[in-house]
Amino acid sequence: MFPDSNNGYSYEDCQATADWLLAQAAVRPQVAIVCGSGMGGLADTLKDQVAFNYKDIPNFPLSTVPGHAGRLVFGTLKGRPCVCMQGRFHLYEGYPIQKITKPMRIFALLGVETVILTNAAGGLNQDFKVGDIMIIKNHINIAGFAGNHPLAGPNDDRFGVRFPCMSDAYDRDLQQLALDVGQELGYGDFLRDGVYCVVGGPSFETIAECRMLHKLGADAVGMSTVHETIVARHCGMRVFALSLITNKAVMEYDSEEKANHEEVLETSRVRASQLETFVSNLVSRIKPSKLSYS
Ligand SMILES: O=P(O)(O)O[C@@H]1C[C@H](O)[C@@H](CO)O1
Ligand code: HPA
Repeated sequence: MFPDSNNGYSYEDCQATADWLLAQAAVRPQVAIVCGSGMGGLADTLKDQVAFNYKDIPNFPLSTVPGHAGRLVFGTLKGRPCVCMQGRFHLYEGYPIQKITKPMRIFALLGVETVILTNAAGGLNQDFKVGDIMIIKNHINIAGFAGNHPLAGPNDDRFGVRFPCMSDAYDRDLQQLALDVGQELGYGDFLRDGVYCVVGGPSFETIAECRMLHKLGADAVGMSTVHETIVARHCGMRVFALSLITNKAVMEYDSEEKANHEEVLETSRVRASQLETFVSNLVSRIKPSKLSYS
């Protein structure tokens, strides 16, 4: 029924890659961080780094997008053992959906408890400004409605259940903690929360599509994160995710504005150091045990 859906993504395949990494790196990460477009500088803030190019990791995909370096970095962030993806994979790169999410399963097998996902996104909410940081409180998985879903195919119960619940996809305690951390840092003026909608890309959305997504309840639109969240939750990790609003989605037919990747990377560059401070302070406040916070 699902002829090729387990090729290279089985439990044993993920375990083999995890074992390889565990043999190379002394750090045993509790937190995994995925860097969005232009946000790879987050990985550079890790101390005592051991880094691997994706091309050297057995059965790991390769990054093909500008602003996604393609390195897996182990190290500590404010003393907390972490692993950081300096570059993620997107559906539009042509990878099967199971491949772009495979790192989440590898992280679970490394012992990671919490995943922090970051992304660049277009702002649909008219109150949002370029440069805002949106804490993701929920998502809309349009492709998933049509069956393009990272958990389609045979289910391996060693990862998780066949029908995982997604009403608690984004950990509420971590959202509150992030709000507190943001306020303490004085980021309140550009800290928001909202709903992220994933689209396939790589073309940016039409004006009609942006209007539709906004009407459906999305505050921001992007091309990643949701698939990773679903797989991370399926295998029992907590998820915190944020969008950097790198551009305003074009919603008016007489607008001359055009979404483009250069603007995305430029906004990421401008907010880079604040994002790094935000994420590292957040990580420092996540206690190793699954249930407690400082
Ligand atoms: O990896 P993220 O979601 O940050 O990347 C976004 C979506 C596209 O890959 C790219 C468009 O500029 O940025
Ligand atoms: O406007 C956007 N649309 C989709 N993905 C994006 N990633 C950054 N900005 C956007």
